[in-house]
Amino acid sequence: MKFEVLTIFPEIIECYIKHGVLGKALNKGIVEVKVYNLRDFTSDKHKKVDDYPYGGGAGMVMQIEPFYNAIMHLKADEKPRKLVLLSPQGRKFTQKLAQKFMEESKAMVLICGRYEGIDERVKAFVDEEVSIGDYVLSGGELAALVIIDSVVRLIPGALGDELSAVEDSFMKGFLDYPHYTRPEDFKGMKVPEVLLSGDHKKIALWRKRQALKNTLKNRPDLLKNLSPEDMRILKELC
Ligand SMILES: Nc1ncccc1[N+](=O)[O-]
Repeated sequence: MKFEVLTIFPEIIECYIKHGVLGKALNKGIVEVKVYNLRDFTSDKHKKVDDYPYGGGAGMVMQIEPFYNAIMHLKADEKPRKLVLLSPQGRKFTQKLAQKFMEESKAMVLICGRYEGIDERVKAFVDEEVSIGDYVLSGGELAALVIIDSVVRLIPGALGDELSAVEDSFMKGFLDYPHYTRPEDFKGMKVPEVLLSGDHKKIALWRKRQALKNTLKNRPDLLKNLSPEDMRILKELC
């Protein structure tokens, strides 16, 4: 899978992608990330990317021309790609959307705005507008990294088997269960007995109950399409 990122701060993206899961996936050749500096697609000597808003108002707006030039440059190879604009006005990014992007797109262009926003006409050249949350970031770069990280984790072979369970729980519609490791007793804070029992059936049930309990407490909005078994467990918790 290939990600092409349009930004005026390429170093934000380049720095992050060298580490962790993404670094391994890059080394394995499972994913490719190319970062393009929008300033390289300007036509003036000052490499200007923004200007004052028509109609007045605070701050600056990013101009359409660098985005247009960069998108046309990428499209010159006529390969299919999904163009995604990161913005607080976009549709909410979820684990399910990450799964959809991984399954449907061989290549994604992640378009990062800065300042008070970007010229509305840029949207004529994108496929989707996506938001990672209801808050305003200084730019789309962090959102682009969130999308890259969460999509790459879903690519077969990108992770060891042990980590895929985390995605599964979100995909099934509830939060993850609690995790513990050594020491067994830390200043009197003990690991739950059941996890030391070796009884995998009991452990699985305990984990499911804890996941549903956490979800009921912090994210009841996720509890929609539960299986009859999960519904039974949830009813016991209420
Ligand atoms: N929330 C955001 N704020 C600024 C830019 C992009 C954003 N987002 O969620 O994609």
